[in-house]
Amino acid sequence: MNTKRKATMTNDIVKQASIDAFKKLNPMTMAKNPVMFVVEIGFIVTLILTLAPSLFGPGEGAGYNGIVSIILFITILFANFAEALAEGRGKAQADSLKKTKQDTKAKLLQKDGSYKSVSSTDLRKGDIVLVEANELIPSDGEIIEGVSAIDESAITGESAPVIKESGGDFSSVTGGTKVISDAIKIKITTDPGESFLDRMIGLVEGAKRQKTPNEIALNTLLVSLTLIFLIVCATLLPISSYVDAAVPIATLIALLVCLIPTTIGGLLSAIGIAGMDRVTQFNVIAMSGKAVEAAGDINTIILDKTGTITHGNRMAADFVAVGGTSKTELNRVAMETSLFDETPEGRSVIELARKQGAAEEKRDGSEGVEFKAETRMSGTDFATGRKVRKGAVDAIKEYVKDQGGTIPSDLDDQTTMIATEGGTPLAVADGNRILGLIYLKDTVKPGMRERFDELRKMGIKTVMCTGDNPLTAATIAREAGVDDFIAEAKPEDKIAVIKKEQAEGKLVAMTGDGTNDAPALAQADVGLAMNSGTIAAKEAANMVDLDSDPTKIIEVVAIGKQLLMTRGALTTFSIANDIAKYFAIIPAMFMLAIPQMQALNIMQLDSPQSAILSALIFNAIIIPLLIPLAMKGVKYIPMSATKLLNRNLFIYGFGGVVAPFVGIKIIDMILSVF
Ligand SMILES: Nc1ncnc2c1ncn2[C@@H]1O[C@H](COP(=O)(O)OP(=O)(O)OP(=O)(O)O)[C@@H](O)[C@H]1O
Ligand SMILES: [K+]
Ligand SMILES: [Mg+2]
Repeated sequence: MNTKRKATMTNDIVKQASIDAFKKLNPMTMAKNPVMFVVEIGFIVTLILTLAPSLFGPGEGAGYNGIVSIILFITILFANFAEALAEGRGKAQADSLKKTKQDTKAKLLQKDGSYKSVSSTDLRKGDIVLVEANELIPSDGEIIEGVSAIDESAITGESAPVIKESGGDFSSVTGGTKVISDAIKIKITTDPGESFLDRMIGLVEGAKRQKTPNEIALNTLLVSLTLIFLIVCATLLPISSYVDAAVPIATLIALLVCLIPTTIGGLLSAIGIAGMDRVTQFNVIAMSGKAVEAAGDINTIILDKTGTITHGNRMAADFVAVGGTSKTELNRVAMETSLFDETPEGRSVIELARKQGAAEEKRDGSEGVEFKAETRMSGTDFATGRKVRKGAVDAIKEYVKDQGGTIPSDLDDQTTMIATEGGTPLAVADGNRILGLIYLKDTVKPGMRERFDELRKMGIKTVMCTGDNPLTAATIAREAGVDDFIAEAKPEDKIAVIKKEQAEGKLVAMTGDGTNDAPALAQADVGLAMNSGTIAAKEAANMVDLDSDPTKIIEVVAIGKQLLMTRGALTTFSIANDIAKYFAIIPAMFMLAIPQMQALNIMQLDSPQSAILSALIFNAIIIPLLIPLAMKGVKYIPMSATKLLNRNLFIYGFGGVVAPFVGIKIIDMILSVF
């Protein structure tokens, strides 16, 4: 478990929240929360009745009205405090992030090839800067030249440096992190104020917090309930006058506030904010509350293989010649295919070929053919018209056949050998001849199997989706323990898989790191990008894991479920509570005028007035009592959804009915002493 970004409830946060609770009394702010807004209006009316008790005809005295007014005021403060407290934790995290954000000097590349020192705030998209050892990276960007160890602890809290290099899926760098070895050239990818750090600060500060569809739906329900009870209470006035048991206005307001769902109304936004906050504490940045909620309902998770399930530093480990080709020729051509290949795979091929005696030479007029996820090939076109390629075996076979070439008989056997060991075979072709294979090695990250078992227990299906061949995919899938896999997938295939699941009514999460994963990350309901991945992936996703641990999706799912459960549990509790309060107050209201109502005073409360005040006090203090639960969330135990629902309905529904009877009775006993 990750505790690096754990925010604690410091005195400062509590103090600030207490101040903010008063600031939020502003009716303009309160109006956004209709339930509590009704309480505020009730407070104002009872306050007026305290100053002018007989404004609306005879009623209770100023003293009683004053007490009701004070309790209502405290109720609002409690609700505001809950929200402010949840926001305060985010602000504290944002402050620590802001410390990371500092203006630095940057070496900006000029047209004439020289460098000019500028402030990091002057950098724009497309600028190219040079960053050397011990310098801070001035803004987000993509490495276009060089390899370097980078200290990202300012963002991730992880002290071990990470290797970043041009080409491939490990080329993105974040402003505010530090280069600790070598020099790199970076192409800036964001304009000022839009960097990853800026976005993170905005998110944790709650600046961009929008109500989720679920929250809006629940809010509508709460407003409807409030309206119904408003009508009920308003009609009580003429009815009570008719039976000669006129109910004082302050009592009617107290009844109304007890009946409307103030508990959930007061805690609703705190629950949402706290849910996003818990995700942040796991070093995952969620772009919206909606994404966190969606995570709670996920049925299927799609993961890419390289860099997600495996470490992703695919390195050339061996050359295997086929069809009688000499090892020397294969070495030479393998080298030639990678002369312009800036990916880690390409560079590792050059290194291995050089180690085995091949000479590296770039001939005049030759041109590189960049690796693309669509073609799954890379290579070199020489001025003489000769073309050399390396790539996924099926892609190269296709390429050679198109040119009328034949496939060496031992190619498939050798391919199978590499693939069954979990390696990635790349075929090497010179024109229409296949010369042999490059054995790319990669290893599964530790602990994968246990993590996937956990997902299975939650009822979630895992599917590995890779551009690699089916045999390699099968080996890695078996080793990692995923439920299913799809091999030789192009970017559009990854989207198709997600769309298919979504068409079956399932919610799909996708984790990935590559540019080729970006479209799928955007299509998924929850897209979790690795922080180590490319900018495109991070921009398409709605969550970024700063620790680049794909199995973190498990925590995110658990937090999402917890958020949905907490909201459901507290809504159930709140409404059950209100019903119970109804039975405590109604007899008290009519007791004086209609003695027969005494029979309904099942709770044997002291006096009608103390019954009403006890209910109102209970209604207020239940809010702060439930703040810890709202913030921490209801405990999530992996079990079936129906079982979980029944369990929660029992605890919070039954508990919600019983609690007020006990609470009100205790408060009534305390009040009767005075
Ligand atoms: N530099 C390269 N030159 C030629 N072919 C490559 C290169 N890198 C990868 N390939 C081939 O292309 C295939 C697809 O690679 P890519 O990196 O797109 O896979 P991917 O879909 O991202 O895999 P994963 O989903 O496992 O991360 C690889 O399996 C490999 O066969
Ligand atoms: K209430
Ligand atoms: Mg990939």
